[in-house]
Amino acid sequence: MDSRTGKAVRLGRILRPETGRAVVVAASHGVMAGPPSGLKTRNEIETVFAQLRAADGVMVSPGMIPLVENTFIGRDRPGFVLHLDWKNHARAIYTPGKDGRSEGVLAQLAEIGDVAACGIDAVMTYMYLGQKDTALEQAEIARNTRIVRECERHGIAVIIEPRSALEGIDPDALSAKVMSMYCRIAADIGADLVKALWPGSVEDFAAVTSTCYTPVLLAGGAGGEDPHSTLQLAADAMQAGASGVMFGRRIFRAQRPAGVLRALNAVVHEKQSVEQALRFLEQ
Ligand SMILES: O=C(CO)COP(=O)(O)O
Repeated sequence: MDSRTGKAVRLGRILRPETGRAVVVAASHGVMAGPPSGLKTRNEIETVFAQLRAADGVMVSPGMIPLVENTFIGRDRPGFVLHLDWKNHARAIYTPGKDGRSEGVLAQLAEIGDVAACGIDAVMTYMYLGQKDTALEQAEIARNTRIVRECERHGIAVIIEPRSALEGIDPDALSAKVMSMYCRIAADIGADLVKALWPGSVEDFAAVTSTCYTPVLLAGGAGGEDPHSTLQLAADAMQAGASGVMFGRRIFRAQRPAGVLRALNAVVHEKQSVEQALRFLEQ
């Protein structure tokens, strides 16, 4: 039995075979930052998740699984993505300005064998690079490599999001040069998908996607109040050669997540313009 088949089956539940693209919803923010606005209560979680049927994937934390498992059971359901690691991001929230950055201290939240048994299609892991302490950087490479090799054995897909430990400190942390290097490292370690932050322009993101042979999904960042800017960001990412988006707050904080999702599908899969897609927000 070849576990590559398992990986192809699972990856095919996320990247739509017809387009090779994906719109994934990230909903696991609580594990890093506490209750996220839009998903604070059980009621909010249930209300938002009931609107995510049209997503190609939805990312949750391990503890959320019993609460939302129905999202993933049945035909034509979103791919099941697990946020595999905690990172020391909460410090950045409760001590803003006091060296409150997430310099890449991470802990793995589940074993890959258990992930496979749970029916999960893909795991997402951060990969922090650029720490002053080279032991931390080395540990991050070793941790991500271990996850990728274990997922290969179990036929689970892996999404790596490379991040700079110098975000917010070094203005170059999100530059095309640094992002291209980090995304390519993620691909060369063996990620199936790379999730990347927006480096600031279509041109810079094109430099990232064109040098990363693994499909790149754009991460969203804060937002959600203005669906037009969400659609424009997705359109810019597609123009730059992305294979889709992996947005969280821009979807679950929206007034009607289902409408934003439908409109994002129009931009990402149907190549519709932002103006054309805007009509889906009303439907
Ligand atoms: O995947 C994500 C967080 O892990 C993306 O979330 P945001 O779009 O809210 O930044």
